[in-house]
Amino acid sequence: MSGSFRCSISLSPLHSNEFPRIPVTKPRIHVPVPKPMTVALSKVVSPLRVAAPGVMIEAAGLEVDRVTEAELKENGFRSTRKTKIVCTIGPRTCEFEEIEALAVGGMNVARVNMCHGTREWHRDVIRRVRQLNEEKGFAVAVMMDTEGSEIHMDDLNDVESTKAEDGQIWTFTVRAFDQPSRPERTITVNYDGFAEDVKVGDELLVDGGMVTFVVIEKIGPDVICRCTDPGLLLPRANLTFWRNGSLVRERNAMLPTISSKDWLDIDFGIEEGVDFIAVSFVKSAEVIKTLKSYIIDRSPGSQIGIIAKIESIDSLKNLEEIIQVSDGTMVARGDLGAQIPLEQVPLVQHEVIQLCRQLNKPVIVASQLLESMIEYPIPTRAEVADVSEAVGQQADALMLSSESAMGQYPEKALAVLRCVSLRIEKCRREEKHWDVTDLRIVSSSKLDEISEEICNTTSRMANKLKADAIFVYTKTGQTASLLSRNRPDCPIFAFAPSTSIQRCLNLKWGLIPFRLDFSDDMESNLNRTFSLLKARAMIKSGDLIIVVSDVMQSIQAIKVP
Ligand SMILES: Nc1ncnc2c1ncn2[C@@H]1O[C@H](COP(=O)(O)OP(=O)(O)O)[C@@H](O)[C@H]1O
Ligand SMILES: C=C(OP(=O)(O)O)C(=O)O
Ligand SMILES: [K+]
Ligand SMILES: [Mg+2]
Repeated sequence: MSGSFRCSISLSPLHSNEFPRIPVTKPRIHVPVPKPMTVALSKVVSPLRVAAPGVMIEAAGLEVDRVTEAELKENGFRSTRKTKIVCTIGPRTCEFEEIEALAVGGMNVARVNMCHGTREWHRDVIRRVRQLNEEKGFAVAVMMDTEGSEIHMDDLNDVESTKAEDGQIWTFTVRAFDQPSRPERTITVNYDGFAEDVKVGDELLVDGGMVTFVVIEKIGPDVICRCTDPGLLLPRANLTFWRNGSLVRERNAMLPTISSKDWLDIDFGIEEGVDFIAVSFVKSAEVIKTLKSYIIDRSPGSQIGIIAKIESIDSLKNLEEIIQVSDGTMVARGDLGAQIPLEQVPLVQHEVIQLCRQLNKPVIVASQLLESMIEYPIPTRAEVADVSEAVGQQADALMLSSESAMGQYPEKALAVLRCVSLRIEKCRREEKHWDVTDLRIVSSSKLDEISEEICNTTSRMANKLKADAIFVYTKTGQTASLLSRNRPDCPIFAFAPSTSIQRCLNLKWGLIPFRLDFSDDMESNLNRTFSLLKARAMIKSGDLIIVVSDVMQSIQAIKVP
């Protein structure tokens, strides 16, 4: 567990003058944030570069995300960032140059949320990410997040927001209206059965309590409510009913996790070749299994990873089975906080992170990490502490939602995540939290168990010998994942034969994924990798490398010749 951090959270003052000072009118702290990746991409010179600047070098046979390469050179091997970053792409960041700015700032995964926007809009975004990868040498993975079928408000007929005042009477209804005929203070709800379980006296929470109403009357399809906590109603905000302090969820429990619209979105995602599908409001392991076999049928050999979003109260009962069958998990604190008491959210976060580590699955911590940065150029102290906690817990990845989708400072928010990650990771290394905790055995065969033990030993060896890097040659990504799970001090260079595995590995803690064709002859693989990496100034003679592969069950400790 993160324990206490003795180091102070002082961020590098290096670039402080490049960031705005606290405006006197806003009671915010000034956290100096380093400027976005200072290494200009054009300066990432490789002697092997054969293509025009800005183009990934394929002739060399070794492909790595150019920003990772730059970070590696700038921060040094051991201090390179281990925590990955997912950015939600929205109206503020959907143009090619805006996505590029996020990629330059260290985005590892771009997320599109099918709750919002049209399929055409998402298609354009996904294609821009792909184009960026191809033309400019990034390895940004794409995650498609399903809408799910929980109860939410409609899109307010394109109004940005609407204010509910204390004591006002509002109607929530399943009737749909065209804009001109929409009665005042009337909200359309997406699900026909939503009113069935509601009783007079129930509380209606919008977005987990941003606005609260009490039900005063039910008339056919209309639920009439009085506002008790005023606030802004935002498009597609989720709705939950509470009675005597408990969630009313009979109806929700009957809604399918994957709606018919979600299935169409999933088909779209498969067609567009997304790397991950994040499934909203997962309740049990069954739905993940069903989706996985559906994808295998639709697209045999597909590498699409399924991420289970932990955000429904029902998922908590089945946590271990859900994590076990998924390819990763997201602690989706936004909706989770609307379904369980807020004070339990950090406990669930901690539990999910621990379980994912035990079960060898990547975990993303999501929602409200830097919420104030939607409006302000600097985070609050509490937000910095929250990010530090997630990094200290060694989550694989952190996620930006509104901060990058529609906030005013997406690149600065990204810079804060990067900078806090680096600082807290350094702390943990200095504190020597070497993992003596017994990780469970996750392998199902003796052969796999041997690989697993090799990975555990490799990580221990790398820490003890203060190795500069671990190299892993991995055909499926499994061995790389088992190494990442150990959270070693040095980076793990993972060489994989396909760009899709390379992108999938980009979500995992401490992995630096390369695309490389390799053979079963480890000696020739190594010689080739050493010369390619040396030529790009990514390693030098004398560096200590611990090498493993899923081809050969051995560990080698090698000084780079
Ligand atoms: N494709 C999109 N089109 C329009 N707005 C979007 C889009 N994606 C995200 N947004 C905006 O960014 C906000 C944050 O995104 P996200 O966290 O993914 O959604 P939500 O707030 O619904 O959980 C959304 O509430 C919405 O206002
Ligand atoms: C990440 C989440 O899901 P979404 O943004 O899709 O609601 C969340 O609820 O925290
Ligand atoms: K969603
Ligand atoms: Mg959610």
